Amino acid sequence: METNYEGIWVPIITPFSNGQVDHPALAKLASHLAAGGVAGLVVGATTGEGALLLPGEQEAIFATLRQAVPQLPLLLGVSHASTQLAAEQARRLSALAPEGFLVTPPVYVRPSQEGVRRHFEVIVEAADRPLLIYNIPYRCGVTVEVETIAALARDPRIVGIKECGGSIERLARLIQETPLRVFSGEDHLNFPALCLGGHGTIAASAHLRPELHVRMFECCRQGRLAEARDLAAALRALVHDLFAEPNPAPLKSILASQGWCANELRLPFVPASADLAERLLQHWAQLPQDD
Ligand SMILES: O=C(O)C1=N[C@H](C(=O)O)C[C@H](O)C1
Repeated sequence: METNYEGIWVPIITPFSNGQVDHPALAKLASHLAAGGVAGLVVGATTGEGALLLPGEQEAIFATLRQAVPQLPLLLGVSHASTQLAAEQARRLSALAPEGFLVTPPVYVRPSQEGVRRHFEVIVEAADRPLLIYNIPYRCGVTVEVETIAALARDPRIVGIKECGGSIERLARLIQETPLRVFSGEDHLNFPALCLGGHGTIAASAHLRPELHVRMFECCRQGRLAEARDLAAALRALVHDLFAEPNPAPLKSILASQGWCANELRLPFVPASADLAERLLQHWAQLPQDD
């Protein structure tokens, strides 16, 4: 499969039913996202509750998605405190032939930038497949600095970054100073990131009305900025409230209300509050209707 690392990618949720992965719901949701024009899926990242999956579940989810949406490239999330365990996970998952990996820096242990760089070097060697760096300091406790990213980008297997640093300045530097495909992972910064020349987004919010996100991406690409800005404005309140409580709880509540999955998360995630769930439905009802 020829993979263009660009466009709107979705870090797909993991639907659960009575504690087990709900594979039929997963396949149905993935087909719906594909029909909405998304460019690819990420399996077992933050939104997919990747940190909470049990041994073998990420592989099973991958198999279901490969069968349901064979036309879509799939990235696998990898995240550990230990370089050794992350590399073992990447080596094992590599046998599934994913189009790539989305890898966080080591979580919790807060190493130096040299330690962060060596973590990615060991993992890309083990995976020997395209790798995107997942910079998400508020979840990992460590930032991958731009200089570290530029050094890693010398390896041709390191193809991109999903940036959740929350800074326009950093997004601009990554786009201008590295050869990487730069994806916005901060949903409220997706539009500015695309205006700066970002290559796409990996956005939990694109589960909902994916075609609006795809249209916003295409408008930015084609220089139809007024139209893109209107779409970003229409999505703003919903995107904001999807992160008013820890992702993916708000997202699962709205997906559940539409019948895509049960409103079930794995602890320590808990379902969204009733107030927020109600607000999300109001935002949803105000999205632009289909043409
Ligand atoms: O799972 C992801 O990938 C994303 N995670 C972010 C988070 O919740 O930390 C949000 C982003 O939309 C995608």
